[in-house]
Amino acid sequence: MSHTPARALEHEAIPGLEDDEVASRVVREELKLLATVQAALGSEASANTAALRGRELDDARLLELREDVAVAKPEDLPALFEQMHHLGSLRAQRGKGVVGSVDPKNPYFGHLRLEENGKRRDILIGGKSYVDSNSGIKIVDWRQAPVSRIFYRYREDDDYEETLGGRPVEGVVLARRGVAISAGELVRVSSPQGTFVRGEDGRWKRLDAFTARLRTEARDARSEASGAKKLPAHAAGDKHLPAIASMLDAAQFDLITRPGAGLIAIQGSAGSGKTTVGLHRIAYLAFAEPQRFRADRMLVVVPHEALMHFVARVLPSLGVEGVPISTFPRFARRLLPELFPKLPHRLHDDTPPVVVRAKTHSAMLRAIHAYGSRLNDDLDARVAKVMEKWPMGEKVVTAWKATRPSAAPKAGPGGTPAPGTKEEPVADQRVTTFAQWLAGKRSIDGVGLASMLPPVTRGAVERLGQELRSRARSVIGAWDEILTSREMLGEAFRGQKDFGSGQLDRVHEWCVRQARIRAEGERDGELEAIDVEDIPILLRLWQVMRGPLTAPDGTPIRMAHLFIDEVQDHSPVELRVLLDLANKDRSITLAGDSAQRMLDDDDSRGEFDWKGLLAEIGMAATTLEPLKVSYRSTAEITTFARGVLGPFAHEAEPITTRRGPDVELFTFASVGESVAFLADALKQLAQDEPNANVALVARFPQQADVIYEGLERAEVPRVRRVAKQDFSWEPGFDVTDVRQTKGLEFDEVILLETTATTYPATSQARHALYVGATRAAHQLWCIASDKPSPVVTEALATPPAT
Ligand SMILES: Nc1ncnc2c1ncn2[C@@H]1O[C@H](COP(=O)(O)OP(=O)(O)OP(=O)(O)O)[C@@H](O)[C@H]1O
Repeated sequence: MSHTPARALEHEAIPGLEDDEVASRVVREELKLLATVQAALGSEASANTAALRGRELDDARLLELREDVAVAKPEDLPALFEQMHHLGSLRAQRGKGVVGSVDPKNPYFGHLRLEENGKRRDILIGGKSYVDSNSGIKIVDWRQAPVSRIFYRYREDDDYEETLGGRPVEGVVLARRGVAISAGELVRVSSPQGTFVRGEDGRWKRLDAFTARLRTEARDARSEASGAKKLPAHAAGDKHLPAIASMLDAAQFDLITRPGAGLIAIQGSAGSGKTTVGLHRIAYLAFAEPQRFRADRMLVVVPHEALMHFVARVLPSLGVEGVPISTFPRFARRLLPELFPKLPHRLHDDTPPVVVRAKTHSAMLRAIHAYGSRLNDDLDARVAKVMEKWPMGEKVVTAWKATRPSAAPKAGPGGTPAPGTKEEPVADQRVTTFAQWLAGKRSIDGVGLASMLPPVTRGAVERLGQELRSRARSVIGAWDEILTSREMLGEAFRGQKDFGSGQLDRVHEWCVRQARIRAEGERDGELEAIDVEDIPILLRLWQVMRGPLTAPDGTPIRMAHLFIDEVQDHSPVELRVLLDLANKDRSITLAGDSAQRMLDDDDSRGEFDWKGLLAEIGMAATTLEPLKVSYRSTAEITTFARGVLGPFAHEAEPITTRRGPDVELFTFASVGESVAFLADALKQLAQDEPNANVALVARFPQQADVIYEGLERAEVPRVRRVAKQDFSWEPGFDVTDVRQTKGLEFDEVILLETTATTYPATSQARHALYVGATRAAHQLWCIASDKPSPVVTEALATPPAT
């Protein structure tokens, strides 16, 4: 690293800024300051070497002394202790001069020039503290040093009053700048006078003002640009979907007005109006056939609570009141206590990821359906066995078999018809028919009523009836049996490339242990609990063995219409449970986007595909042409998002309706630096546009925590940490993680920590980044406190389609 002496910079022209006096002054001052710091750190580094060498010698001598003490005579001890004490304080003294771990290549990211009582002083803000009184340099740690508060809380020219180290101080902020130093070179200065960056060729330039500034867009301007009518007045300043019936395009209208019966699947890239279409379809059906599509006989299922509240406000604005809206977990947990009163209420919070993957895998749905078919076979075998001893038995067996018309099954997907569908009736219904005969409520042709059987046979048949009944109804028993049988699991997962036998062993082990704890009540302090992923499995088993789910008041749930949004995030088991809530007309709307499927990094399940899913769940659907117009986001954001997906991009390039500011990437050398930059930008926005509501979206919640704490310290007004989709939609800044934002939209989005480590070029990271980026309607920033993700830099290199 070569340093330019500070004095040499005094009058030097700054290449590229020759005609910009203000910029030259600011950049020159910062270059000079950096040169001074580097010179000090350089000489300090050699002093450090000497100090460290001295410490090593002290340490060796101290060790020797300790050994001497161990064998010394009592009268020699005081002198030895004295020497040890002396050496100890010498050593501590040497330590004080050590630079510590300030990185000379990136020593600080902020610069404050303060004036207190007529005296000026420069304070630098960095990741580590460093003080050198000879050269007057002071670097303070952004997280701890009280003085860093001034950097985060005040702006240039502000008067400040703070209590620092217990004493009140007051003064004026003469200069307040953010700087980026990369590999020892100053590459950017942000100041109230402008943002100046150094290009690869060493020349500086002033950035256009807006690129480093967040701007909101008047929402009405958006629809004007798309050539559509203005948004209705009630939508202005409101983050909720407006009633856009007057703007729907032909493809959307066609989907909305399809005949009520049958399942339709709406596909389309992010922001193409899938949710809008699904909700308008509900409104259309309610209007077209009010008797059949009564509000309380329809159900909307969305991925999380924020979207629930959002839909709850949109539907009434479309003229439909009272449609139940839920998430899968919310819906399922309401039913559970009635259906399974003995099931533990506690949910595990430490379910191993491999178990989560297995329980949400399509193979689990196969396992359940295979169980249902086998149960029917077993019941057949039992009835045949008991009846073979009895002369009229054959007729009973024939009658019993007729309760299962698919004894020679029509091959469904995967060769097995799913129990609960027309081909395979549920076991409990068959047993009920049998029980009715036993109870004398119906007769079997050629056999008559069961009361006509000889007493011995009747006893055997009654015992059989009880046995069949308990087997056909024991859903919890079936659930245990499937998950604790290594053989059944192996059979269901056979041929699954994304699931090895070692992984299956781990799943089996966990399930056996949990079943044991449930049987024993407690084991080694562990209490009985179920995995949240067990809930859909139990509900699907119920449907397969016992028929329709029942509401808490005991009535079977049979919906006239179902709208399931963000289908790609439901497991096949969950989806199948939901689909079987529909009545025989199966009037269902599914909406989803394969590019928005969120998987964990270690989940190698591969890409979501509609055809595969519909085959897996054993339903035929009308899949229509994907929606092609990207209404939510500007051309700049849409192009960037498409670039982010790379090889996973949608086949058709979305059509965009308007332009906006460029997507920007800001790179910093530390989190502290990025927080300082963000705090400035957000404070400015809060001042310019008090109604702005910006989402700051990290990939992982822990990253959101760090940034949130930094922004709070910096006293950014109305900054909120949203961890449970509890968006308030109030003006302010919501710091959150990408999972919370599914299906939502914000005018401005700042993607946090878009670094190479957080977003490597994997499919999981690409999908997560796509979801985050497409939440933005108007402006999108990417912030990286380290090497930026190649996914981002490559996507930025693509110019937007005009
Ligand atoms: N025909 C249209 N004209 C104008 N704006 C529209 C139209 N259709 C939808 N929009 C707007 O586009 C935005 C995105 O719509 P919506 O949320 O329904 O999309 P989506 O496909 O469900 O998105 P995601 O996949 O991200 O959940 C909304 O602001 C909506 O009001």
